[in-house]
Amino acid sequence: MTARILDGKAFAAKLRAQVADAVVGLTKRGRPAPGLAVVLVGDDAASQVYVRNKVKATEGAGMRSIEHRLPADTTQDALLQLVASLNDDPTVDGILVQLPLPRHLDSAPVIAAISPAKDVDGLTIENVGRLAAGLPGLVPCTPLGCMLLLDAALGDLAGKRALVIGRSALVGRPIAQLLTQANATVTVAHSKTRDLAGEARRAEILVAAIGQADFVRGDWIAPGATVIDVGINRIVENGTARLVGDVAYDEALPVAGAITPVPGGVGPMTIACLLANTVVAAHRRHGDVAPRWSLKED
Ligand SMILES: Nc1nc(=O)c2c([nH]1)NC[C@@H]1CN(c3ccc(C(=O)N[C@@H](CCC(=O)O)C(=O)O)cc3)C=[N+]21
Repeated sequence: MTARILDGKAFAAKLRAQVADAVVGLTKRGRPAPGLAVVLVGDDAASQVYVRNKVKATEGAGMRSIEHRLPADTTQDALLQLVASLNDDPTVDGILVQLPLPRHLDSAPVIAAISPAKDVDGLTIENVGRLAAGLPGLVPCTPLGCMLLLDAALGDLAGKRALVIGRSALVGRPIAQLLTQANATVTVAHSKTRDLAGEARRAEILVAAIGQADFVRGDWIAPGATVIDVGINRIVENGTARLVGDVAYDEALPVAGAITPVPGGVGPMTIACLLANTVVAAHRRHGDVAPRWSLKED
């Protein structure tokens, strides 16, 4: 047996097409094209690449991209002022502050300053609380992308045993919330978990969000399990750099039922979900009913 490869690039293209349709729908009703503001502080090379990809995808979906590149020595006050001005800007529907920030800046107050209605990363306390309470809000992009992939791969998740490895605020925790909401039976594992391999072997759905290359081995995976690899790790092998996930992909492939590759899995979905969240935020701001996304075969 060999796993079905969940082609995140193709699924992301499908989602971006749905987003573009929704943008057309908005403009037909006389609404402005949704605007996404991305704030990048400093000159981290990897962040530059993400931001460039985001800008391209945003414009490709018929939306407006607003880019703010600030020098590495930007002050906390200047950043807070920029966020305040984006909150007040009626042409801005979504605000993303690229993380991590340079070390001299404190991200918590910056995130707290983002208007929850424009918080397309779903990181404000308001949106975190809404997700925990099962209320409508804005959901972090990577978790949303994982759920859309799982929905496309498996359909109904009710009663399925899911293991999430990792409990970060941006990924692990919100994925666990969403899986719980979808009626899966959810376990959250982390660095203190005993017998992680044993936990993994029981899982019909395995979400790896650890941040360590090839951490999950092939013999940890239950035959036929659906594996979502959230990790994006840059490794250097024989002098050449490449991206690998948190799952030992070649080992997992003959065991799993379905698996996301890295690159080309969750990463492209994250960016497509950022656009999707911006369109949802725009609909709500205008009092329109927000679209629902589905990547299931029709
Ligand atoms: N506030 C905030 N929200 C984020 O969502 C956020 C962030 N800050 N800071 C940085 C990380 C990283 N991130 C990625 C998104 C897509 C790819 C992606 O599409 N990767 C491609 C590979 C790209 C390449 O080749 O370098 C792939 O997996 O196929 C990667 C990384 C979002 N992040």
